[in-house]
Amino acid sequence: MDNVRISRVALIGTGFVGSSYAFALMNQGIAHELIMIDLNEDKAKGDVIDLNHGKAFAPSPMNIRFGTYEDCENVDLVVICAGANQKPGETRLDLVEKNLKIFKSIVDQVMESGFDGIFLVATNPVDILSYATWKYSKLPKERVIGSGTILDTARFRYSLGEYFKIAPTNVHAYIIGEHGDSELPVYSSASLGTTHINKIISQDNEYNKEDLDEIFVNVRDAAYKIIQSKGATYYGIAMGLVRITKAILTNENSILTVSAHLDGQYNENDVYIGVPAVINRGGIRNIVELELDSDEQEKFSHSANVLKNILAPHFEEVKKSLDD
Ligand SMILES: NC(=O)C1=CN([C@@H]2O[C@H](COP(=O)(O)OP(=O)(O)OC[C@H]3O[C@@H](n4cnc5c(N)ncnc54)[C@H](O)[C@@H]3O)[C@@H](O)[C@H]2O)C=CC1
Ligand SMILES: CC(=O)C(=O)O
Repeated sequence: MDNVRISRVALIGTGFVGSSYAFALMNQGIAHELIMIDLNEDKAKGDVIDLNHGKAFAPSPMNIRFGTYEDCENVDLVVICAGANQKPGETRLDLVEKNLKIFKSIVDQVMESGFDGIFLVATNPVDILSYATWKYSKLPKERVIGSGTILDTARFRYSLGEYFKIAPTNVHAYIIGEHGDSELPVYSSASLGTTHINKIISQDNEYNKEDLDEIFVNVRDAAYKIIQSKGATYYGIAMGLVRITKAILTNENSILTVSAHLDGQYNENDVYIGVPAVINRGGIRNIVELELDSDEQEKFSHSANVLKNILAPHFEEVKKSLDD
């Protein structure tokens, strides 16, 4: 008797990011079914055919098909990558008006299907749209997750790994805050294996704080460079979204930096923002509270305020929390 739980994912938005996610998901053999939905039906249908042609070489069978919002009723996870992306010179926050409108229509249609699973949001500005998805869907906050700073953290771990000549898998360091210009690195708890990075810097002349500052700036501004050179970024975020998908569908209890709703944690309230959180089959099990130093705490609060000021004109509750 096969008692394997069937896992179904619906992907909304099969552009650069969405189709890269589908490809990475198929290659990692994590889900049993992937339903692809897009306003541009031809694009989604073409992707389904193309992906299916690679199935003979996939590690395990995944049913991939075109779908509509009605198909969201029985899925475990809805991943949203739909909406406008940045043009060269635009910030993520510049996309807010356009993508909020698109999200109202998408989330309403998903909820009308009877969906009762987990949302994973990638569209930018991801912290704002995760908050909007939570409000529009009325699902518990644990079941609305934004990709947050998972990509920034991956870029950071890769760059630190190159600098210290250590595999990124052994670099333990987070980027937190807005997925955007006000994000910050958390050096106070960063380590290579179990050795604190600040200790390495103070003991080894080969490494210094100025280089670390430069590494962070390059991480923060990486998307601008990539967009300038090839128009969009998609492989890194696709891997990050699949990582979160795996943590959810296989009930991992893994710590990943995602956009989560803060409620009294880190001295901030009523905002979705990038923080480390334990992810499992229920979504966000809990947020991991970091012991930030005073400089990090100040930068984190600033980042939360940047997001709240963008949210406030659209969401009454946030407006009130700013007035208090
Ligand atoms: N969170 C992160 O770390 C990252 C987020 N992004 C964001 O992901 C989003 C998607 O980027 P790309 O894939 O490059 O854009 P894209 O333009 O290639 O794809 C967007 C897709 O959304 C579809 N779409 C638009 N409105 C829709 C609607 N109402 N219903 C269903 N589908 C709709 C379009 O037809 C298109 O296929 C952007 O907001 C981008 O900024 C991109 C990279 C990293
Ligand atoms: C586009 C974007 O958000 C990124 O690559 O970080």
